[in-house]
Amino acid sequence: MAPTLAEPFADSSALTEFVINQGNGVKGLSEMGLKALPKQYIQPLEERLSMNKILDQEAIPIIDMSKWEDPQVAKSICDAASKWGFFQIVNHDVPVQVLENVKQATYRFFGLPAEEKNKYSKEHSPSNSVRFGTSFSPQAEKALEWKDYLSLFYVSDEEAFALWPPACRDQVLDYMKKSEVVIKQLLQVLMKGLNVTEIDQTKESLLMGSMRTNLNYYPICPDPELTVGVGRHSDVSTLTMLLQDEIGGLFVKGNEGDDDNWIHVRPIKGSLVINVGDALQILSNRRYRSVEHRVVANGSKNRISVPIFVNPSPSNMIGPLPELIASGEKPIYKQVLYSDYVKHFFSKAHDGKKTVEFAQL
Ligand SMILES: COc1cc(/C=C/C(=O)SCCNC(=O)CCNC(=O)[C@H](O)C(C)(C)COP(=O)(O)OP(=O)(O)OC[C@H]2O[C@@H](n3cnc4c(N)ncnc43)[C@H](O)[C@@H]2OP(=O)(O)O)ccc1O
Ligand SMILES: O=C(O)CCC(=O)C(=O)O
Ligand SMILES: [Fe+2]
Repeated sequence: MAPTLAEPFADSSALTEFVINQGNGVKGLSEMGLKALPKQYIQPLEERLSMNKILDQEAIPIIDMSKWEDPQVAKSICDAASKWGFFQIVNHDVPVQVLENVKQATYRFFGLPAEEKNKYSKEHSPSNSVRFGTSFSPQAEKALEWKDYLSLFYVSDEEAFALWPPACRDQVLDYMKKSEVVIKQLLQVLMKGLNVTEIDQTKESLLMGSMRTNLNYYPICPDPELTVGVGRHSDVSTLTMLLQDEIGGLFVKGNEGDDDNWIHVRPIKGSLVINVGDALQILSNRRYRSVEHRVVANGSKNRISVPIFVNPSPSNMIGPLPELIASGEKPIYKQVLYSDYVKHFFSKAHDGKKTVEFAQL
């Protein structure tokens, strides 16, 4: 039976049934026209972003990629990855039309009826490579997050044609393939910054042996101050390339000591946001830093974003690169199996940079 507006989700099992089991997601909740946020989404005070923690005058670096081989540009990329862990790129080689197409495809997928989207949920999906879900890790979270997502792990074109939703498949594949060129440019520069000049097959597998693209949908929220779109976390990728729309709402932790200050990632048309993930922090022995970020909920507009997580292969062991250790650096991390690292990340609620402790010596 459909929940009523008067007493929509007094007990949690009704909410779980509607949002998770029936595949309505938070988009379904938003479209019911709820006047108040269900209690399951109310985050503890310390997890909400208050205005006094926002640094209005700061911005993450914006880097023009048209001359990416220029030593000055290369230096800006390496400096940004060391100091901020985040930067935006403009004049890159991913065509604007490819970005527009993937945004439209995201709206098309989330616009499907719940029964259609639910065919890709953890319970119903024909493969672990395709997963429609909501929040981050609902079983592990004390308070849920106001976000639905579709996660697509790339294995091969054949598998994608057979298993990915036709509503977005071709556009995501195109976005992934066009982005690969830019990802390789960035990784080449970042490796050179560590005095690693050759990216052989083993290195390529470590740096970009697997890719996962998520389509994120953050619907209008009845009480955005009480909840989060995505809680504080760092990505477990090598690098993440994120396409966001014009709405805004992504915040990155400032780089001034331990202060709890946050910087808005201002949407710039045609730009892509790049961030260092935990895998690159570990491989670079913390020369490059994965930085905490979070997304706020919005009371008046739907928002989408499309991150491509560029990762090691699940079967790779990751640890500080041998070149760094050979040059005399003391290793900060041990060798861990990358798929164990990712499983550890998915088994806990978002908790800032806690995941990296899994690899700490
Ligand atoms: C969703 O909201 C998010 C997501 C993020 C993501 C940030 C990233 O950096 S994603 C990049 C992660 N790297 C990779 O995917 C590459 C390596 N992949 C692997 O090693 C494997 O594919 C695997 C992810 C470990 C899954 O292996 P598999 O053998 O299929 O294991 P399972 O038993 O199916 O899954 C283990 C555990 O993880 C949960 N899970 C799996 N995939 C996802 C997914 N795409 N999204 C969410 N959760 C996932 C799965 O439910 C299992 O948990 P159980 O409780 O069911 O045991 C950042 C911020 C966000 O808000
Ligand atoms: O939606 C965004 O802007 C960021 C999402 C994010 O951090 C993630 O999916 O890992
Ligand atoms: Fe993230």
